[in-house]
Amino acid sequence: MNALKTLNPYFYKHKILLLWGFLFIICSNFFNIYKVQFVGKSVDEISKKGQAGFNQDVLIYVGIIVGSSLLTGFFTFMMRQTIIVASRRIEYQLKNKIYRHYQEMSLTDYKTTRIGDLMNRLSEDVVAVRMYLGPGVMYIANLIILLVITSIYMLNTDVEMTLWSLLPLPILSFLIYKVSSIINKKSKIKQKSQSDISTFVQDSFSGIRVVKYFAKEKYIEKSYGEKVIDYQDKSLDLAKTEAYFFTIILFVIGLLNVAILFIGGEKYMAKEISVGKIADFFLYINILIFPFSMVGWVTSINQRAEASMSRINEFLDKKSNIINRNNRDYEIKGDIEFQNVSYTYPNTGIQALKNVNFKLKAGNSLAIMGKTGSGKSTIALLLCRLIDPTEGKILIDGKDLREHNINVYRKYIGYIPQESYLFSDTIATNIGFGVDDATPELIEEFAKKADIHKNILGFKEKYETMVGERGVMLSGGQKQRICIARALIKKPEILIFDDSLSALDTETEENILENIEKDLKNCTSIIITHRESSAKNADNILNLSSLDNSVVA
Ligand SMILES: Nc1ncnc2c1ncn2[C@@H]1O[C@H](COP(=O)(O)OP(=O)(O)OP(=O)(O)O)[C@@H](O)[C@H]1O
Repeated sequence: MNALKTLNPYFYKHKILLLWGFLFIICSNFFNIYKVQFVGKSVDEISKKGQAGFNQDVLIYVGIIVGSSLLTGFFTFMMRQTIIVASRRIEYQLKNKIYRHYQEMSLTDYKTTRIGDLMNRLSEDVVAVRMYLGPGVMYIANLIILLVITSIYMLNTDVEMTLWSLLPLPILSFLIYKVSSIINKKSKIKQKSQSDISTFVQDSFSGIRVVKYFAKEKYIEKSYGEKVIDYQDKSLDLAKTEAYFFTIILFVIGLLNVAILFIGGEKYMAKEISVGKIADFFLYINILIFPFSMVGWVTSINQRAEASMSRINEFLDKKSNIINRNNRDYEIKGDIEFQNVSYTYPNTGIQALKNVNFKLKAGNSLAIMGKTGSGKSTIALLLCRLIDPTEGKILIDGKDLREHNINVYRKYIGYIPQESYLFSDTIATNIGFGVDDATPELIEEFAKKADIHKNILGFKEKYETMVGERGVMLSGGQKQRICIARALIKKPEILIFDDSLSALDTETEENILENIEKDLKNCTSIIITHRESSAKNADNILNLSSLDNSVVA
């Protein structure tokens, strides 16, 4: 239970709600048990007096039974409203904490963690923990309180019958625990089979052009069919085990009822107990059966929650290697200097850069050229401080980039990545993404600069056109130009084009460069490119293919 201890501060934070919850559990159980004795009294009254037994006393008993039942229902509702609500609030806070941690992770952490794993922390693992926080805590507290109250009433009625009735219940809990553990294992296997199907479907639809082009529809259909059969087998296997759950409960109920009938019958014949008291025992046992079954189920839930929480903790304990040590606010001019910068990717051990040196004054431009894999994009990542150099220093305005306030610094950076990524949202939102108060006029101004305005007017919804999965399919060049507008609208002091004109024809490229000439003059620009035409206007050229990447521009 060590990992689950990390949830204690959350419990403490919601202590008032939880305390109310426990109070409601006591009340609901009290009224649930309190009414039972009046059933027995009514039965005794009627069995003794026959028709005449339906007297005023019995009517009062019935009133008490109905009233107690209503109060039990009310307090059970309140119990859920407090404990389950607290568990939902904790789930919400935990999800936010994990998501915030995602945002703080460095790029290399993202590369070493699979997206599927990140998603699982937020969905499956948090749900498993919530099951412990909500139903787990509620059912255990409920059982303990119920057991105490019921035992007092049962012992008051008949000690021997109490012992015989309570004895098999822990065995029931153990059996249910065993079955629940098997159910958990099997549902995990079923879930995995289900996610295999989803991944396969997603993959085959994303690559539908390739599938059709190679005429591989039949092959894909066959593979899909095999996966569905596997899923069906796993689901049936799970369903068979689940069937044991209620079978065991019903079997134990049956056994206990026979035992009460047998022992109670003997005691009745020996005139030691009344029919009403036997009826009470039937009711007590039926009230206790469900919570005892839940103990087994809750134990297996708690084991799952423990495993999930330790996975979440392991992930939350991972500290990003991009640390911000500066919280001051200031302006960035845009002087850049690389001093003997080398970078090795930690996950592959590939040395992407070795001793890179260059100096660029604010307002100047530098074109970076070099063959594929020579480390051009790595320079862009270093400049955005998405990664830190393994050796050497990057100076911005004469100060080590690691000493700058990362949040301030990134406000002054405009980055157009090599792979144009747009969010599944409108074109306007995508262009205005980097600024807080992007007006339609501003968005249009920069769309014009990026030479995409005319294309946007051609779409039915214009700037409100959705892009991405649920929207229009944009060409590579259109996406690149939206990304250019998105970077320019920030009016950055340092602007980095990572091969971001590659999907454009030379005429469009020239148009854009002409449109943004003034913007480029106002900032330090770095143009990563394979084309001589894009590099020719830059003040300096750095060629990474030449001797050990060591060039001073
Ligand atoms: N995330 C990563 N993890 C591990 N190795 C990487 C990663 N990204 C790049 N590399 C490696 O680092 C080297 C430099 O890559 P980089 O993307 O900087 O080259 P590039 O010059 O921009 O290439 P291109 O012109 O093809 O875009 C390559 O050998 C590449 O395999």
